Amino acid sequence: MVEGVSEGLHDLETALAAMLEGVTAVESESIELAMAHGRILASTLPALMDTPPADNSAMDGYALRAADAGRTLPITQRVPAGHAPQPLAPGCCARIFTGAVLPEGADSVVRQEVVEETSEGAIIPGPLTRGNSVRRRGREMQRGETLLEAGIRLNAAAIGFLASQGYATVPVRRRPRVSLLSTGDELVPPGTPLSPGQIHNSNSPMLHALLSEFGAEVIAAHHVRDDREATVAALADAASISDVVITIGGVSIGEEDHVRAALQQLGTLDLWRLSIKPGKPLALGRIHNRAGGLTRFVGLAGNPVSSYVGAWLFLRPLMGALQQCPAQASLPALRVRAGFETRTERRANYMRVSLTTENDQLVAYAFADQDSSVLRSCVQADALAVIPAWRDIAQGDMIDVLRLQP
Ligand SMILES: Nc1nc2c(c(=O)[nH]1)N[C@H]1C(S)=C(S)[C@@H](COP(=O)(O)OP(=O)(O)OC[C@H]3O[C@@H](n4cnc5c(N)ncnc54)[C@H](O)[C@@H]3O)O[C@H]1N2
Ligand code: MOO
Repeated sequence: MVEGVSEGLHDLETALAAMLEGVTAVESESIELAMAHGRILASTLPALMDTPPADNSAMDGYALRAADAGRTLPITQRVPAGHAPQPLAPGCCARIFTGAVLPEGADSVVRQEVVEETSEGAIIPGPLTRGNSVRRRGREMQRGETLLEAGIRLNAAAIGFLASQGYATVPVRRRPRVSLLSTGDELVPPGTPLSPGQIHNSNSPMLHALLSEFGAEVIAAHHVRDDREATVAALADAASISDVVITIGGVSIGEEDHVRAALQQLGTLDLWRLSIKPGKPLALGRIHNRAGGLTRFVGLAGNPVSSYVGAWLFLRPLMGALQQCPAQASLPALRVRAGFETRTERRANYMRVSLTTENDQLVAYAFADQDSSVLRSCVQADALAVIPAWRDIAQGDMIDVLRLQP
C-alpha cells in the first residue's frame, strides 16, 4: 500500500474511512451488572417483567374505591410496602404507604395530609378521581417490550433500569485491547528528575486516560527508544497481543522518526499525513500479527496537543466501531458564535475552545496559545472549533464546534 500513499495531505473524512474500513466488533461477554458502568451493551434486551409489577401507592395515605370518597370509611387493614394486602371490601379503606401494593378492589389513594382519622374511621374528602396517586402495573415497562437497545453505553441510570428488571448480569462488548507505545529519547516518566534535554512523558498517561474513557483496555504501555530495530520489535510484540497498536510520536520526517519504516517492514502503511492542524503526521496502517491476522495501527503525532486531538478524532470512533457503539462514531456538533478571530491556511484547524452562554447564545472562546506543543490549551477545552482551510474568521461569525464528550 505504500506506493498508494500520496505525498499530498489527506482530509479527515478520507482518513477516518480508511481507518474504519473492515473493522468488526470485538466479542461480547457476560458481566455482573455492578461492573457494567460505561460498557457497551452487546444485545438488545427485553423487559423481563412489568414494572412496576403491581398497582401500588404513590403516597402515604389511604387506599379505597374512588366512588366511596366524600365520607368516613372504616379502616380494615394496614398495608406497608413489601407486604401482600387482603382484598378491600366496598365502603372500606386501607391504611397504605408509598410503594405498597394496592389491595384488590381499591382503585385510588388519598394522601394522609388531607385525611382525618377518628374512632369511626378515616374522613376521606371527595370527590376523587379514579386512579388518584396510584402507580399502575406496567406503567414504566411491559414484559417483552424492548428495554435497552444494543450499542448503548450503560450509564448509571441504565444500570439502575436493568436492576429494576432483575438483570444481575449483562452482555457487553469486551474492552478492545490496546497497546500504547511512546517514542522519543528525550522522554522520561513523571517522577524521574530531568537531565538536560529531557522532558516528561505526558502523552502516555494522557492517552491511557482517554482510551479508558473511550472503552478500551490499555494492556501494555511501553516506551520505545529512537531505534529502528527496537521499534520493529515493540510493534511486533504489541501486534500479537492487541486489537489496536497505538504509537505516539516518531511519525514525522526526521531521521529519528522510525515508526513508519518499522510499520512498513511489518505490515502496511495505509495512509499518512492529514490536512489538519494539529495532527498532520498521523499514520494509519496494519501489522501482520503472529496469529496470521492483521492488527490495526494508529500512529499519533507526538506533539502533546496533536496526540490529544488525534485521540478524540480517531481513537474515539475506532474504539466505538470495535464495540459497535454508534454514539461514538462522531463527536456531537454544535453551531456557535466565535468569540475570537483567526485565519487558517491549507490545513483545517481544530482549535481548543471553551463554551459559555451569552445573551442566550453559545459563544466559543479559543485559548490564546494554540501551538500544538501547549497542552495547557486542552485542559479547560470543552470543544474543538473546526475552522476549514483558507478561512478568515471574525468575532461573532458562526462556526462549528465538536463537543469533547467521551
Ligand atoms: N521538517 C518538519 N518537521 C516537522 C514537521 C514537518 O512537516 N516537517 N511536522 C511537525 C508537526 S506538524 C508535528 S505534529 C511534529 C510531529 O512529529 P512526530 O509525530 O514525529 O513526533 P516527535 O518528533 O516524536 O515529537 C514531536 C514533539 O512532541 C514531543 N513529544 C513526543 N512524544 C511525547 C510524549 N509522549 N510526551 C510529551 N511530549 C512528547 C517531542 O518531544 C517533540 O517536541 O513534527 C513537526 N516537525
Ligand atoms: O500537526 Mo502538528 O500537530 O501541527 O503540530
